[in-house]
Amino acid sequence: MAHGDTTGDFEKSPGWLDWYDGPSTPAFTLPEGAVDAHCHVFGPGGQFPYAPERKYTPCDASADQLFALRDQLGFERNVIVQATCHGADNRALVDALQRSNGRARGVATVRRDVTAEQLAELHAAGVRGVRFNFVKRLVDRVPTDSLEEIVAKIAPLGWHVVIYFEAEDLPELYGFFSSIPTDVVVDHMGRPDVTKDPDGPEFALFLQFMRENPNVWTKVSCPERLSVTGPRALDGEQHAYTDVVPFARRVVEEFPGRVLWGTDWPHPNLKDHMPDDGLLVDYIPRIATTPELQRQLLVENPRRLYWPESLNTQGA
Ligand SMILES: O=C(O)c1cc(C(=O)O)oc(=O)c1
Repeated sequence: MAHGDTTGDFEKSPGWLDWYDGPSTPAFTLPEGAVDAHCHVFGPGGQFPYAPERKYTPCDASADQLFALRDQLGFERNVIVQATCHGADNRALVDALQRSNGRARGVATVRRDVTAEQLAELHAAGVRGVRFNFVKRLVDRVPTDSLEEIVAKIAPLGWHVVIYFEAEDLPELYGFFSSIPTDVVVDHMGRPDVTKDPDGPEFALFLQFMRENPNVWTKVSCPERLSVTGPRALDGEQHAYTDVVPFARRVVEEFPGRVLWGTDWPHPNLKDHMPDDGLLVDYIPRIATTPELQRQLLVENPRRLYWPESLNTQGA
């Protein structure tokens, strides 16, 4: 559905697909306290301008719209991840965190010259991690050189590192990623090529990476991005993205205490369709097949990373 061609003074990238208005109410009832652990806010561009170095200009997707989606789908909380279209300008993210009444925490993008004072401000707003993007179409240069410097600054705050990369780049980056001393969260299972065998060497390397590095977690998210044969989460489809299921299910079953799930709303850069987020939620029980796995994936694991203080008090 179109949300207008302009966002503030910005014109959307050609062919941009807007997020899906009016998602269905999921058939799957989320466990109480469920966290959507990967979603974004875009602008609004008129208030929070997109970064000059961005690789795409999205449609606006405001904090209020995100919170409405949260309530409609049945999540209690969000983890909002800084999108590359905002570069290292975290103002839209911080604004959303501050208006969430404690129901959102964040992952920011910072530059190597970030000061302790700036980090303290981000922490007070609810930021608990920094994101590094190694997907070449999204950044001018991969952040290998700045990562170590930034990690030294954020580690004392107890923050973790989120990395986004593609499966074909893991062999080259394996040693570097293994050297990160903090917790590490890999976006979207390191983007496996799901036309390949889930038992084949490419995905085996990712599983080995998680096995050898007990500080590494992953988001078993974005089937809509990884899927090649679908079917798409549209028009009531209850078995969407069947080709991604064996990959995600494998990870959930081997590493039940180190997996997270998120909608990825508003789904930047999708090219051929925009999913109904209610049907995306209905995908969850196909990859986390028992109530216990679902509770770990959706409640316990995100709380351990983003609201650890809530685990110290009984029943919080
Ligand atoms: O694959 C993508 O295009 C994409 C982009 C971004 C971003 O621009 O931050 O975030 C994501 O999680 C996925």
